[in-house]
Amino acid sequence: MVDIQHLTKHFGTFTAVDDISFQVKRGEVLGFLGPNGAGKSTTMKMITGFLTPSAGTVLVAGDDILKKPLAVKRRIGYLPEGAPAYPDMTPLDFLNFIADIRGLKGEKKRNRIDETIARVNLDGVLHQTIDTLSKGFKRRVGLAQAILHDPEVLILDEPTDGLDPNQKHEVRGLIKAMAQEKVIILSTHILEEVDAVCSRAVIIARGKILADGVPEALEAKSRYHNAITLTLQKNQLQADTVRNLLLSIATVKTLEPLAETDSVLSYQLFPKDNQTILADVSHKVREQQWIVEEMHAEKGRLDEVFRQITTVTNQ
Ligand SMILES: Nc1ncnc2c1ncn2[C@@H]1O[C@H](COP(=O)(O)OP(=O)(O)OP(=O)(O)O)[C@@H](O)[C@H]1O
Repeated sequence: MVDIQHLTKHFGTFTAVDDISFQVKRGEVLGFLGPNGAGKSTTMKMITGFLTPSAGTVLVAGDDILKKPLAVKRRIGYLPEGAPAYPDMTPLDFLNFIADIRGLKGEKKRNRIDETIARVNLDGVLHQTIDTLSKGFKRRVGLAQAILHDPEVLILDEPTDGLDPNQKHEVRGLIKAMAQEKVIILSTHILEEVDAVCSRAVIIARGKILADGVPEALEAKSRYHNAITLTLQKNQLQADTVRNLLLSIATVKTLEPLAETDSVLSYQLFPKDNQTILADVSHKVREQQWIVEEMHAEKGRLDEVFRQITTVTNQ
């Protein structure tokens, strides 16, 4: 549905987006991750036709944004960074205005406005000017204008930025509810958002794609993938002995103490070659008759992978 090839943007001598290519299918929620200034917004602006690329192509359902801008823009809903809207309009005025621009008329216009208001829960604030709304409601107004014409492709630039945890949860719920029938590309700094809503994550830094995969595959690159946190009751145990016994497990590569106090001994155990070590560690625990307070395996830490990937390029 969305096919990006060799997309590049120069601002003078500075290259903000550097030859990136990727495709997105219907039903996918693609999370665009990257540090500040990575080129996320610039890429989104080129996909939506707000900025002209220096090179490369954007095809949406086979149409080129440069050759058929109106056809492409009809298929796209766009929430720009900060969700700008006209502050002196009410949400209802604003949605009527957007509906007119989108060419909706008569009953269809009324139905789409009603459905959108219900979907993003704007009922309570329809007649209040937008500048008097809370951030959460302003964001909902932004989302409402993006989905008003029921587009097949949604481009959302930091849709949950600046929202409180409840509002974030709500907006993520909305995105998930729309995900099946659309292509959604969203940008975020928030790594938990990727786990919460995205079926795929693209990590971008300095205008280049550094990783592209399902969140689980990215987490698997973490050194915490399949690592185990083990916390034992101290009782009569000696820390040195416990450490040596844990390191004697054939599949355990290294160990990092998390806490060695009068009441607990707690360790992070890292596997050899990313293998699963839970069974071997459990076996050792039973054999030694240790009393376990906590034992769990990790999927991997996206934040660590993100830091690792994005800092390598900064060097
Ligand atoms: N119109 C412009 N003129 C000059 N430089 C620009 C322009 N727009 C963006 N840039 C630069 O391009 C780079 C990428 O910016 P962009 O806004 O795409 O990053 P981003 O990944 O969206 O960052 P953030 O997460 O902070 O929003 C930045 O260094 C920015 O300063």
